[in-house]
Amino acid sequence: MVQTSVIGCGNMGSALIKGLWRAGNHTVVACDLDPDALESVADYVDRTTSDVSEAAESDVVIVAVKPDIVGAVLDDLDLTPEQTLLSIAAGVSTDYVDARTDANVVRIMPNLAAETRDMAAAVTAEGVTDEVRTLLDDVGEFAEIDERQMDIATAVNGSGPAFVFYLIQAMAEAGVEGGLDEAHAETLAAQTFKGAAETVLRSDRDIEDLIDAVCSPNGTTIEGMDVLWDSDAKANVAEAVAAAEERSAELAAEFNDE
Ligand SMILES: NC(=O)C1=CN([C@@H]2O[C@H](COP(=O)(O)OP(=O)(O)OC[C@H]3O[C@@H](n4cnc5c(N)ncnc54)[C@H](OP(=O)(O)O)[C@@H]3O)[C@@H](O)[C@H]2O)C=CC1
Ligand SMILES: O=C(O)[C@@H]1CCC=N1
Repeated sequence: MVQTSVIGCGNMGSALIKGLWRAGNHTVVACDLDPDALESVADYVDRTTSDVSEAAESDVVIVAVKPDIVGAVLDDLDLTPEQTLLSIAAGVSTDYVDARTDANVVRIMPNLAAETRDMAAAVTAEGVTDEVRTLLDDVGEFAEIDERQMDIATAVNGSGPAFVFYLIQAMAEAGVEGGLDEAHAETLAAQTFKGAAETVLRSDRDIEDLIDAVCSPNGTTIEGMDVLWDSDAKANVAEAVAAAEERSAELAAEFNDE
C-alpha cells in the first residue's frame, strides 16, 4: 500500500487526511509541530509525528503548510526522485518547489471538500503520475490543467467553497426571514445546493435548460429569476473570483522570484 505523509494538519491537511481515511485504502502519517493539530487527526492516521524527517519516509509527501512556510519545510525534507511531493500551497510555483527537492513535484489546488471525498481539485498536468491520480480520485474529482491556469483555478475551486458557503448562508437567512426555523433553513438551503450541483454534474442538459426546467409557466421561480437576472449577482461572484485570482497571482510573484 502506498504510504502518504501530510505535513501541516490544519484546515486543508486535516481535510485531506479525513478524506483519505474515509477512502479506507491509505496508510497515512500526519506531521505537525502543534500537538493539538496532531491530536485532532490522530484517529484518522496510522501514525503522528512532529519530526519532518519521519514524514519524509513516505512514498507521497503532501506539504500542507502556509505558503510562506513551504520553503523552510522543504529545506528540512530530504526526498529522493522515487518519491512524489504534492504541493498544495496557493501561489507557490512548481519551479519554486522543484528547486528545493529531488522528489517528483506535482502542484495541486485542492479544496476543503476533500474531507467528505467531494473535493474539486486542479492538478498541473506536468509530473502527474497514476499514483497521484488514484489518490485524487479517492477524495473527489480533479482536472489536469496548465500551471498558467493555477491562479484562476485557485479562485474557482480552492477558494470556491467559501463563496458557496456564503451563498448557502444567504439562502438560509432568507428562509429564516420568511419564517423557517434556523436548522430547517440551513438544511434545506445546503441540500438544495448539493442537489443542484449533482444535477449539473449528472445531467446532459446545460445550465440554462436546467433553470428553464425549474421555472414553471406563470409560477414562482421565474419571479425570483427575474430579480437575479436584473441584479449584479453574477458580476459580484465574478468580482469575488477575480479578487482571489489576483491575490493568488500576487503570491505567485512572491514565490517565483527566488
Ligand atoms: N484552507 C483551504 O481551504 C485551502 C488551503 N490550501 C493551501 O493549504 C495550505 C495550508 O492551508 P490551511 O490548512 O488553511 O492552513 P492552516 O494554518 O490551517 O494549517 C497549516 C498547519 O501547518 C502547521 N505548520 C506550520 N509550520 C509547520 C512545520 N514546519 N511543520 C509541520 N507543520 C507546520 C500549522 O501549525 P501552526 O498553526 O502552529 O503554525 C498548521 O497546523 C496553504 O498553503 C494553503 O494555500 C489550498 C487549498 C484550500
Ligand atoms: O485562502 C487561501 O489562501 C487558501 C487557498 C485556497 C483556499 N484557501
